[in-house]
Amino acid sequence: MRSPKDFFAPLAVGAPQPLRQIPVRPSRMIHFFDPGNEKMAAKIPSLAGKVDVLLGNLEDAVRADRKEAARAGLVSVAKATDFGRTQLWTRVNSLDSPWVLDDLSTLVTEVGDRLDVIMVPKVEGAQDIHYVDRLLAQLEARAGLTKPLLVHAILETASGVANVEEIAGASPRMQGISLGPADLAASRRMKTTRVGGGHPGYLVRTDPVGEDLAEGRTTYQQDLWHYTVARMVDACAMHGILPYYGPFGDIRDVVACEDQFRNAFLLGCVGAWSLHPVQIDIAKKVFSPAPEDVAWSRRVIAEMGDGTGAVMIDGKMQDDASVKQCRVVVELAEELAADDPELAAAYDAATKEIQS
Ligand SMILES: CC(C)(COP(=O)(O)OP(=O)(O)OC[C@H]1O[C@@H](n2cnc3c(N)ncnc32)[C@H](O)[C@@H]1OP(=O)(O)O)[C@@H](O)C(=O)NCCC(=O)NCCSC(=O)C[C@H](O)C(=O)O
Ligand SMILES: [Mg+2]
Repeated sequence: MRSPKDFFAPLAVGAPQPLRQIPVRPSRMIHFFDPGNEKMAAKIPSLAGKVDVLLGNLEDAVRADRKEAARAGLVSVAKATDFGRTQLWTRVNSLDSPWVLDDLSTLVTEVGDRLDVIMVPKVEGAQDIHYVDRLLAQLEARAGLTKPLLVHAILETASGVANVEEIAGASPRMQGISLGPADLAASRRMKTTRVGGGHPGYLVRTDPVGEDLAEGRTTYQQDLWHYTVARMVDACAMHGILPYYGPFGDIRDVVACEDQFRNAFLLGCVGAWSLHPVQIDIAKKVFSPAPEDVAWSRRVIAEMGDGTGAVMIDGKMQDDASVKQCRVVVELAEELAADDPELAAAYDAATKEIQS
């Protein structure tokens, strides 16, 4: 572990100065595309400016014999596209794979100035982040980059979960962490076969009502990911970085996707992955605070004055702790609205309505 005194020192001569705070930019949906798939790549110019993050995926879901094509495709897309307000991220191959060294050296050298964040899969502990951190510093120095690349870890191994706090704090490059439920399920030897989402067999049942143990007992499906998401959120909050839910693989089931995303939002996540265009608007809706919640939060903040003491609003007690929650909602809403006039208008309309 680096001494706290050296934590913000560049790790290579000529590398850019590490950031002291993660830039606040909307990242409600991290939209995955395979840059070697011509049909998908052709859609990128029309998505740029409309989604918060476009991520050129080089890892799982890209066939082994298409890895080089995906990497080259991402270089072309990065050079040719005007991304506007949209961030460009990539997910490189895992650190034990034969491709990752070329992924990092090619991307940083050729399009390092276009990339914002590098997502690293299957992170097991701080040592994986330290390796990427030093290598990126060397590559940035050689490429003459002036802005440091940020790193995002996927939480998808049992050791990664056990070490999540040290991963979150491993480097000033750490931008955030996403849950990778499919690899995590395999790593934990869970008996699911899905990419995220729930499972009908993971449930609780009400007590028996009579002699017949099968009769009249309601079951409630439980969230398989609650523990991991909550732990990831705490680790990220502790280190001032951002937590995300990952993929929801049942593309057709837009209803359950919205539920899974909302659980993550309510627990503290700022976004989720979209794997298909149909999931983009779901993430945008879920990870933007609802206008009525923003209006209510503004009202609580206004009525609480300096934020101390206790007041009753519509029969509900408000105090220092509830006003802090309201500030979280309003700050996020205002950050998002600054980039989105439609959202800003919806927030203002709801605020006027609650005031009338
Ligand atoms: C899931 C898909 C394979 C589905 O693709 P397809 O069968 O082509 O779907 P559609 O026919 O409905 O597509 C309609 C059109 O939209 C384009 N399309 C599809 N997906 C995307 C996309 N992501 N971005 C841009 N455009 C997209 C299609 O080309 C069609 O175009 P057209 O014919 O011109 O109308 C596919 O969506 C897909 O591959 N998605 C990404 C999958 C992915 O990235 N997976 C990896 C992330 S999840 C993961 O890794 C697990 C995680 O790590 C963990 O461990 O949990
Ligand atoms: Mg994975």
